[in-house]
Amino acid sequence: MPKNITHKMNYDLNQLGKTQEKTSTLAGLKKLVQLIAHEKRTLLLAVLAILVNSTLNLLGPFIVGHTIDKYVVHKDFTGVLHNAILLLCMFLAALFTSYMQTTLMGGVGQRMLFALRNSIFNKLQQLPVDFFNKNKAGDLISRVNNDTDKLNQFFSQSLMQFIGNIATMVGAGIFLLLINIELGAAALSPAIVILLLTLALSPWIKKKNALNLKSVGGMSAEIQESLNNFKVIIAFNRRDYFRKRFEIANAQNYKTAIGAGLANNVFVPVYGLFASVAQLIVLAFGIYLIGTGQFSIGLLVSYLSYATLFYNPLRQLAALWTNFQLAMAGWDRISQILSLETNLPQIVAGVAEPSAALLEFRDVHFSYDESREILHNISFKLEQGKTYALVGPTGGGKTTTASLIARLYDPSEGLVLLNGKDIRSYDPVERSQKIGFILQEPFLFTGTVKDNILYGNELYKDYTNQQVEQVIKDANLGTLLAIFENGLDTPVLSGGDSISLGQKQLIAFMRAVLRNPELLILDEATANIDTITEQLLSDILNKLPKTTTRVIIAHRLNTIENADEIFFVNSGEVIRAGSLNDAMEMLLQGKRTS
Ligand SMILES: Nc1ncnc2c1ncn2[C@@H]1O[C@H](COP(=O)(O)OP(=O)(O)OP(=O)(O)O)[C@@H](O)[C@H]1O
Repeated sequence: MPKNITHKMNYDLNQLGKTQEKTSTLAGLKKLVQLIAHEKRTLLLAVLAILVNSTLNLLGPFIVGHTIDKYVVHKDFTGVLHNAILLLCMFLAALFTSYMQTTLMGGVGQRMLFALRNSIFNKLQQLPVDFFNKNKAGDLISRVNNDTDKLNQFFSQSLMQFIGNIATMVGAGIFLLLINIELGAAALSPAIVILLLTLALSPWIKKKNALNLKSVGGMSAEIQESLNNFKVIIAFNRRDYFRKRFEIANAQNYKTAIGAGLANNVFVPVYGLFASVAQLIVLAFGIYLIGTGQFSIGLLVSYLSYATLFYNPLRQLAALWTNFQLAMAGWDRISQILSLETNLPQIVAGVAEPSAALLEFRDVHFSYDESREILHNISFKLEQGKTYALVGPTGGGKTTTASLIARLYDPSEGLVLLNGKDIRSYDPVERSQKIGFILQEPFLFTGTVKDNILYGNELYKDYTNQQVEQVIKDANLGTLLAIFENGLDTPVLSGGDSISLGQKQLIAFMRAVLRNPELLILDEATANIDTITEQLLSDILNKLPKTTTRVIIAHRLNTIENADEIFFVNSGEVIRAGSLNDAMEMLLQGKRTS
């Protein structure tokens, strides 16, 4: 049989960020615009509004110049009044178009934000445990919240201003060149220097912004870690340690924020300077042209306004460029998540082997990372209806073995078969129905005991309390439910301590048993439960349907007395221990016997 080797996927986002190829500005812009490309109608309307706005702004100076030369010089005040009213109407229309594009693009930005956050969250839901092992929740939260908002700001504020400013600049540039080509060329020459400077410095600006976003993510991760572990921090009086760590993360953020701020604003004064230089050129050259009779005062006034209309947007473009770089840096961090695929895909089902075993490990090797193999060439079979125990020293590989049984990970090499079929060919819903896993640290959601017991249970999800209580009684779980003061309505807080760890394990136990799995794995599921309740659990386990296979991981050997078979798991090997005494002997010796 060919060896079945799974290639590991790198899920460490920070490492991915380092190796990621640099995207060019144009490619980046294309990618960003694709995010809103489906809103063609709104975008078209917004572009139209902004173009009308720019045209109206561009016509203003022309009318002013014309009014001076035609009416002011000849003291025709009716003409001045007419043009003044015309200008007022134009400015009002410009105000309306500007308002329209802001509203339209605000909507586009918010819708994009909504859709993007949904897709990131959906992607996070699809990714395997390995991904969450390698990335800190705080950093992920920062990507979902903070980085997406950078994109929203770009779309709702900057993109249309960008287009409007470019249109105004192009229009003003054309007017400047049309009125007098030499004066126009002189007035525009400082702009070329600025553009070249901007292009040359933009990779540096993007890098500074990316560093800043990364440190915001790092700080968020730091906060999350200390909030998660606040009890340990207080118990061990390690407040200083965490305060220091936070100070370092905060200082890093401060440093990168200053760097980004400098990069983002370095252009602002330069733009101002160049705009003033252009005005000076126009003024000096224009006065000279008036002196030689080639220019009128009205034209010079228009000309100065066009020069302002050209340089003001250019100055704003500096700020918009920054927003764009920020959005690109944010998008890079978001697309790192979106480009990931689960390394646990469903494969096409082969023909099931006729097998007596419910589950089989065949030549399984496994490693969490390249550095160390945790399971070496493991083969065993679990038969239907039997009880198996996994025992062994701490860190021996019991939880890892159980995680592979439940397909939280795939073997690096070898096969896991469920009912004679590659476990990878099962639909996740079907697999999770067949295999119940009570984790070492049960995770509960904020809600009630009932919400938590019925989590992921389609069968009873619409049942009333009474019906659920009956189902619980029928499954011999009534005595466990009685332990909770307010029964099914007892409140549960996910992170807090409204209930004890033992009680959490009981809820996780009821949750798993009610799903009626074919294979039930209990990983240290009774470690925090008193002996009497433990006996209760043991009775319940014995009363499970005859066909249910049980895999029990336990340090306390009395909990596995009734096991049909005991496996000793140590140093990456899984060996049949024979009797309970043999297992005890192996544990005491801390080494394996064959
Ligand atoms: N997510 C992980 N990434 C890298 N190494 C891991 C990870 N989880 C476990 N390991 C390593 O794999 C080995 C086996 O761990 P495992 O949790 O399977 O042991 P165990 O027998 O269940 O221990 P315990 O009795 O303490 O629960 C240990 O050396 C551990 O350090």
